[in-house]
Amino acid sequence: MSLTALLDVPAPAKINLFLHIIGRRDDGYHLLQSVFALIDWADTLHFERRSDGRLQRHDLGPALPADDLCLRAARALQQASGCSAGADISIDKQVPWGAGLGGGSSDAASTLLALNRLWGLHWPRERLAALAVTLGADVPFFIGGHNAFVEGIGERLTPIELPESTYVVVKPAASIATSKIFSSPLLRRSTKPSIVMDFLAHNAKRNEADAATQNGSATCTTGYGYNDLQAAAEAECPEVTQVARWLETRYGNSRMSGSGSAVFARIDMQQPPKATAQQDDHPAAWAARTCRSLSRHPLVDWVS
Ligand SMILES: C[C@](O)(CO)[C@H](O)COP(=O)(O)OP(=O)(O)OC[C@H]1O[C@@H](n2ccc(N)nc2=O)[C@H](O)[C@@H]1O
Ligand SMILES: Nc1ncnc2c1ncn2[C@@H]1O[C@H](COP(=O)(O)OP(=O)(O)OP(=O)(O)O)[C@@H](O)[C@H]1O
Repeated sequence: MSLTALLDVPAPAKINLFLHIIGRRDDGYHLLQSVFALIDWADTLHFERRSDGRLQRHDLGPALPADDLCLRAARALQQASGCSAGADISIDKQVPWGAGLGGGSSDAASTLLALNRLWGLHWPRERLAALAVTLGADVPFFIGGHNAFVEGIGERLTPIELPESTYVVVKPAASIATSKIFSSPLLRRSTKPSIVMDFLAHNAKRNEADAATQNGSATCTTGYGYNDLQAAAEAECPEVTQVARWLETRYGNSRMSGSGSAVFARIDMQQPPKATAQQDDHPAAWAARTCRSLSRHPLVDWVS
């Protein structure tokens, strides 16, 4: 049987619509409750099969760390499967890192999904997800393929449907290391656990409100819950506060994603922003982008 020798795959980013810390494991990892939503800001990864077993990365954009998450994912899959093939991996990096947008985690997940196909391994989703969590807490979500209510350290996923939304996502110049925020004394670590039904009921109310107003101009300003990492991130990185204020002035709402430094606002396409400032009225070093929500990961059907 001949195998595909070349593959191009997307690796979309996520935002955390809310992020609660409800406890801590003995190994120091925090127990979360969050809703992860896929957005259409994505890297593109190209894979070419090699028969000599070597794994070689080529950066098409900014240089990645020597031992980046793609190579770590590829190596982990090669070792766990005993596969003798290798790959040339080229990365067109578009999603900023150190942003809380899960870009590196998504690259790792797309690498596992692509090499599973390129190497003809036929691993099922559950087996890939078990390997994924060894690479990072966010990686299993991208293997899962659906927007999700997320628990545990990030590996317990309940797929949910989210309304179609548009977000402005802004990453300031500064990046944030996730581990620094999780070790901050300012971290809120004891939010009361909620259940997925609370979030779904909130969303249902929002949809009713949207449908009830003419031209759908009701706006969900604050959304559900909080990001328990935001106060610690703002103390660490004042630019997070600046971005949040900039978004609130224009769109009436803002929330940090993950451990920052990116902040997003949900925008109502029917209603013009509150301020008339041009969208590019921000420091040139900020990366700002209007993003659409994705209902599914583009590679969701690649595994069963
Ligand atoms: C904050 C989130 O972005 C939410 O989406 C993620 O939970 C972070 O996931 P990630 O970047 O894949 O994180 P990892 O690479 O696994 O962990 C980085 C560091 O963050 C801390 N960490 C991460 C996830 C978690 N649930 N508890 C933690 O305490 C740990 O100190 C860990 O050493
Ligand atoms: N392929 C990659 N793309 C981006 N960052 C990578 C990659 N491989 C390793 N990294 C390292 O991992 C760190 C975290 O990257 P990533 O983009 O996942 O973080 P993030 O945007 O903070 O998202 P999150 O914390 O939600 O996972 C970066 O600071 C970078 O040094």
